[in-house]
Amino acid sequence: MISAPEAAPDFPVIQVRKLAKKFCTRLRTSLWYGLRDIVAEAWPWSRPRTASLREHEFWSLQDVSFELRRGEALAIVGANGAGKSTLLKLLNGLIKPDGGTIRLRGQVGALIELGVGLDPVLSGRENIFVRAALFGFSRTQVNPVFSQIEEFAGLGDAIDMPVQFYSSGMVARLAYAVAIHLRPDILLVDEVLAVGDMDFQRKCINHMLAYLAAGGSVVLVSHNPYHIQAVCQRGILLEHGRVAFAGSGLETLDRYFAQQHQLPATRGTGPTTGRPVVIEALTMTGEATPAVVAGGPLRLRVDYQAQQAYEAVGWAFYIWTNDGLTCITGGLRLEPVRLAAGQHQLCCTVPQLPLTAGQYVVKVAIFELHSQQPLALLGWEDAPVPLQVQGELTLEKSFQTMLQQLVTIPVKWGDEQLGVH
Ligand SMILES: Nc1ncnc2c1ncn2[C@@H]1O[C@H](COP(=O)(O)OP(=O)(O)OP(=O)(O)O)[C@@H](O)[C@H]1O
Repeated sequence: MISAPEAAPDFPVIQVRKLAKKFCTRLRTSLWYGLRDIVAEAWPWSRPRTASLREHEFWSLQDVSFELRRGEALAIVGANGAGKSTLLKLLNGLIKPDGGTIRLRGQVGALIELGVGLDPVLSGRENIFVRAALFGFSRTQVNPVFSQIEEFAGLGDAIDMPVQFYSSGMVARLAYAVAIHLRPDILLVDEVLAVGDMDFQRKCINHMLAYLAAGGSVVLVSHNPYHIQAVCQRGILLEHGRVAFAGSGLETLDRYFAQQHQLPATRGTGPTTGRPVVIEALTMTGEATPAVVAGGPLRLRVDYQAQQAYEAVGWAFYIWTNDGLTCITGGLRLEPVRLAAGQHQLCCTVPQLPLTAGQYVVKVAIFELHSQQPLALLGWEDAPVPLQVQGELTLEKSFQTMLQQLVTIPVKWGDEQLGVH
């Protein structure tokens, strides 16, 4: 790397105040408005163009404010079309705001639109020197770090091939490697990692963690909860161009998943209808505090309403990754339980929750033991319940996060028989 940004006093490197951007849905009208705006701007006494919408215009971003300091990473999450890329383009100066202000301190490295800033006719090698020159680095300055850039990109012989023949993953590799070696104080990353393979994604996440520790700042747009969880302490959720939530990275993910699953971001959910037994709520708490702590106890309580009694039921809970794609662990009770008619509860405790700090979701099933038929389900046909596991970010934990480890298994170190510790 040419050099990591120097750690500096604790002042915001990004200050965004009441940022607004509007777009036009019609290309011709948009060009016409653009022309009128340029002319209007030339007249010092003309009215500012920003306050209202003209025909066919809409707000892509409105009233967006936040700050970011050195060593901090901010996740920008939100549904498709929420305004995330627009925000990054405004931060990078690719487009002009229609309202509000942006103050940036330091050099910005941006990976926004794949391939932007790379010349397709030139080889990867030539592009590295051209990009570096644009950032004010001479050939002699780049030469000593060229091998690092080449190694990070991991393109092999393709480094001498024209960039137009690169796959999207190869373009991402080259763009990321060049951007991070040009000494940015602020790194803007928009979904670039999504096109990279797993090896590259892991490399980038590890790089971002080291870069943050060295005082750099990251703004990350991603739909990948693990990337956000691993890198971002802070987050904002955009909804129709407005900040719907701002908080820690995990809280923001919680809100985002709640929004995506359309359920309230609390522990509890609506009933499963159309079944003889209805799960009315699932509550999860630790013993000392309402928060569930990594390695600590987890108490689950299922409130159900049964139309009739059942003599032998089983029940199970399952903890999934927060994208709802992979089941991590759970508990299955196969000894018969009597389910009384009316409103009652099923409870259990996990004495030591083996999950690391992070965001998960929980699904529950109550089923008839004899027929194995489900009597009530929660989180399968409807939205699963979010579970936030908290934990101290000790050196060991942060290393675990870096590895994106989800589960901690109890280990007895050493071999007693051999007397090795
Ligand atoms: N140049 C443009 N002209 C007109 N509309 C635009 C332009 N760029 C973005 N938009 C619109 O602004 C809104 C926000 O788009 P943006 O690309 O910022 O969303 P996003 O949150 O990044 O979405 P995604 O998750 O799909 O990448 C969308 O309605 C989009 O159609």
